[in-house]
Amino acid sequence: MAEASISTQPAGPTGLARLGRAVDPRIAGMRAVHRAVSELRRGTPVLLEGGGESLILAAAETVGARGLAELAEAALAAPVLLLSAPRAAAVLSRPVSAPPAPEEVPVALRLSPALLAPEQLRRLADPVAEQLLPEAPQIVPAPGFAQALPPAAITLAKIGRLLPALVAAPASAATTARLGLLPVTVADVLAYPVSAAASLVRVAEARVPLEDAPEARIAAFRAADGGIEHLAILVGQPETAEAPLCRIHSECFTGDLLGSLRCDCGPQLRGAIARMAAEPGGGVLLYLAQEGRGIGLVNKLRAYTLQDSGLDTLDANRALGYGADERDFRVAATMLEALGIHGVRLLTNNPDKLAGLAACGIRVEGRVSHLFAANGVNDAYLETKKSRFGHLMG
Ligand SMILES: Nc1nc2c(ncn2[C@@H]2O[C@H](COP(=O)(O)OP(=O)(O)OP(=O)(O)O)[C@@H](O)[C@H]2O)c(=O)[nH]1
Ligand SMILES: [Zn+2]
Repeated sequence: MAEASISTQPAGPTGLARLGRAVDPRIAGMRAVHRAVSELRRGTPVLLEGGGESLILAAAETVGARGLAELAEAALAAPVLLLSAPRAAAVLSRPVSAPPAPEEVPVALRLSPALLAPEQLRRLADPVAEQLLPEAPQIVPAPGFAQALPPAAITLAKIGRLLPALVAAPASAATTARLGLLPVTVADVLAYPVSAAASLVRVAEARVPLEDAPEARIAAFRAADGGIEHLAILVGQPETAEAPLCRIHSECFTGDLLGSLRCDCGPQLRGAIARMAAEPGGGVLLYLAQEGRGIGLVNKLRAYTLQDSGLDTLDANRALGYGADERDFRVAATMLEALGIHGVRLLTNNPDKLAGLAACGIRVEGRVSHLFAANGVNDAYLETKKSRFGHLMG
């Protein structure tokens, strides 16, 4: 009961102070981000605050007439569309060069009244839904936006696994509060990935005998934001080994569950478990809720459509406005520490996983190659992993 009343309080210490409890500001910040993301996902605007300025934001992919009306009511200036530079360049059919924009600085496009409509916004945000636009929007710089605001807005959309495209306008906190729109700060958005990883708690564990590993257990980890759980599949007794075999496996609904031939995830998942079962020390497979290298299943399906029209897996991510790989392996390090595993031999071909884990203080005592033969469908995908992601092929 107390917890329910806490979670309906606005971000900040007031409500909790009334209950006589100390608030961990990090948890309050995560809650604010999680709520803001949920609002964006259902088409409701939120207020992003930082550097003494405020922006009202709505996700181009989900906003409808009502959200746009709320945004217009709170806006203090004409709304713009914030897009990542690669997506903006594609929308304009020319490179984004004026003003010079480093690749990761979002670009603001002026939105004429005709473009400020849900259907047009979706087309501008989504290269797959893109049709011939009725007019080419003009590029405008984003005067008046504190520098940290546009990148944090894009990060917020990415946390929500939404296309990183947002309608944005300077707004007053008073009006957005009157409209009941949620505030979130730049600092909380930027702290979110670290806070979420650090807050993981082991919430359940059960013995689950597997076809390839009869001695297996699954332990579930949940972050304080209430997001999707990450899982550890423990084969044998890896906790007692000095440096057990370990696989960090990012969720792949299509490959892991359906046996999709587009990638190598299914064979890698089953292969890792079988290999751990054959090891005297067993092993641990971390099954991370990072579908599509962190862009989510919906965006991965969009990326597949783009790949069918000629882009490779890396450029398809970029065309959607995402980075090549949006994953953060801090989650894996926290889980290993919680399991009492401080050193591993990593089953991977991906050098970023080795570096990422080591940077978080886990002793990486070696790499064990985890290659599976191409299947006639995933050949180009595997080749791209080697040539563009630097995957080790031996
Ligand atoms: N965005 C995107 N994600 C993909 C694509 N194909 C597979 N994935 C995702 O990539 C992730 C696969 O990651 P991992 O199995 O950890 O593999 P990896 O980074 O290639 O590294 P190792 O397998 O350890 O060598 C899963 O989340 C898949 O859903 C694709 O074409 N686009
Ligand atoms: Zn896959």
